[in-house]
Amino acid sequence: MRIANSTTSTGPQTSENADNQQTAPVVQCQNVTRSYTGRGSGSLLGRKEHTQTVTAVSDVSVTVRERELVGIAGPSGSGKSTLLHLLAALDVPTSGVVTVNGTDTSSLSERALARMRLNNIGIVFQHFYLLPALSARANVALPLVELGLSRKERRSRASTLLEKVGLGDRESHKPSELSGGEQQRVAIARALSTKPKLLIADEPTGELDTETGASILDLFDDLRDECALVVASHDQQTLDRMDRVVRLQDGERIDDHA
Ligand SMILES: Nc1ncnc2c1ncn2[C@@H]1O[C@H](COP(=O)(O)OP(=O)(O)OP(=O)(O)O)[C@@H](O)[C@H]1O
Repeated sequence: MRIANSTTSTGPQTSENADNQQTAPVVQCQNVTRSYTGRGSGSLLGRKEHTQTVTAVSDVSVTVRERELVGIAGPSGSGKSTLLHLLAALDVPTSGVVTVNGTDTSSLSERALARMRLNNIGIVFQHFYLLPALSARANVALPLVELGLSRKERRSRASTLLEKVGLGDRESHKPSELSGGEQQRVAIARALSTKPKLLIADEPTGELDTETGASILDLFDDLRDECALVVASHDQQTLDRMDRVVRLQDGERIDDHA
């Protein structure tokens, strides 16, 4: 994070470069900055107030291509979640351009952004966010209601996905009847239900023991043919399994990507 007391700062405009150039880009950030502007106290006595700008991500460029597994690493507060939200089209940049499947996210209305997420992106949050009253299968099928699939199609796709993540025999279990690793698998199956081109996961192994975490990472490897994957993590075991790692510090990209 960088804090500035005016809203004029942006980093130098550099171009993106040598990330894997073999396959088509799924999501691309070009010189992206995300700042938050709020009120800060301006004097020691706090009598004056002035505008304070926190730059969470500064002039970052990243391209994620089909079949890639990309990690995002950095200390707490370095901008990982902010970058993940930009890549997931949950947020738009203050400056720079994020394109998902070739479309500039800043050019879309909220409604169009939601549709773009539904059509292109699966998101797995650290705390799963499964609906407790619903079975595993109903949780996985939920996004498909918005896609307009029939009940039969929804059930069938959800069952197939639960089978795929190794939970074919747990379909009717509620989240509270599943272990942490099983809940994470349900969350991954749900994120995959819309057949996304990009799967985004925030600390996907953060709440899991080493062995369960490793099985989730095996699953990500198996999904490579279906979608690109971006994972923000502090966990070295997770980062070691990625094709490459984007490293952030104070909102800036510090790995050698030129
Ligand atoms: N909505 C917001 N308003 C103001 N500042 C914010 C906002 N969101 C994030 N920040 C600031 O931006 C910086 C980067 O935050 P971010 O959550 O992206 O970091 P992180 O690397 O994901 O951290 P952690 O590993 O602790 O989750 C932090 O200093 C944070 O306080």
